[in-house]
Amino acid sequence: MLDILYKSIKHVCSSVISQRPTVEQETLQGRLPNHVKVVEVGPRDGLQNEPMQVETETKLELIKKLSQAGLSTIEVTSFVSPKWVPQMADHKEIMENLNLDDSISYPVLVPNLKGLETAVKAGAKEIAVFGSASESFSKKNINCSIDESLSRFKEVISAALDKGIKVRGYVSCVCGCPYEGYISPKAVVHVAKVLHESGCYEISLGDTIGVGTPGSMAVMLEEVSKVVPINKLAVHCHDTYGQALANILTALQMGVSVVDSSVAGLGGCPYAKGASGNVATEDLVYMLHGMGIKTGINLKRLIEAADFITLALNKPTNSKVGKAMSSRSSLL
Ligand SMILES: CC(C)(COP(=O)([O-])OP(=O)([O-])OC[C@H]1O[C@@H](n2cnc3c(N)ncnc32)[C@H](O)[C@@H]1OP(=O)([O-])[O-])[C@@H](O)C(=O)NCCC(=O)NCCSC(=O)C[C@@](C)(O)CC(=O)[O-]
Repeated sequence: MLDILYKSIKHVCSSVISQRPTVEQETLQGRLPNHVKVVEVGPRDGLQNEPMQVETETKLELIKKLSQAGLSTIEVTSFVSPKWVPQMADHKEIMENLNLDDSISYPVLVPNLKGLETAVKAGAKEIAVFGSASESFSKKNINCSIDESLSRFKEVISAALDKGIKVRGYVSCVCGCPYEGYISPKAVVHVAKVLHESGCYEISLGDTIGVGTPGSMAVMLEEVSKVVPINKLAVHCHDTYGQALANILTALQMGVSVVDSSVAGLGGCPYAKGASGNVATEDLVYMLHGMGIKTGINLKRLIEAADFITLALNKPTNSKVGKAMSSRSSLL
């Protein structure tokens, strides 16, 4: 009985996705991008907060499954101190054993020159530096002030660019901070501007604790897009308050076309207690495809990747779409 119900829900969902857009949808699409680049952060942001050490083999298999699902950018690990984030201590093994595909970018997080050196030796071709719009979060996360971090990042970015390594920049706490609460868009503007001027090709704006709403997201984006072109901005929405998809839609309507997400909605930041995972990649892809926006991602294979990692972690998915469509849903 459950099986029949599950099959008919799946049938309805795929026929809804494949329906031609209505006139209203076409009008809406006029203001939306035709294609969205999805940056999969599951193997890094998704797993960094897991209390039990995840096997390196499991991480590599997850990355392989995400590649097979059509993700073109997969953030695979971080070259941070293993004392600070033990889960990422196998960064070298991850980089060295990746089944590289030339059409896929595999960025890694790097906080300083030491991290850059190790990442490059291990074969990284793209890195991401990560700053914060909140002074307190900067101190907790990377043990230095915002100004100190920005001058450190300038050195890292310059050294990376000299080696032909692409650099992405993150700004955390763009809609609020776990220690300070409200964060002014001006603080976000400052960090985003410096990272962009220092050579980051893209700035990902992180709602680290998922407190943003379409209202605060729009105000913040409006200000940041005055100093960094909107086509150089990405959004990185955690879903703690259930606002992630609404915030992403707001960003898309304002011209953003790069969105970070995490398979099965895994994750959280070790330095932002209580913050849940990123928006689930499955939920994001379902929404985008439903609006006629292309991603190059195969939702069925993505759900297989989500099933694989949730089974390995022995936890349910955080994705609504995953719950509705997963073959594991009838088992949970
Ligand atoms: C930045 C540091 C290293 C400063 O940490 P520190 O303690 O101030 O650094 P230090 O220079 O004094 O070094 C202390 C020790 O760390 C070592 N060390 C130093 N650097 C490295 C390195 N790169 N790789 C490996 N080891 C390193 C260094 O060698 C030394 O080792 P010891 O002599 O004690 O044996 C530390 O605070 C750190 O690693 N922080 C990382 C925190 C982190 O990874 N947070 C999560 C990612 S951010 C995030 O999730 C938000 C985001 C991006 O997703 C967006 C959003 O949602 O908002």
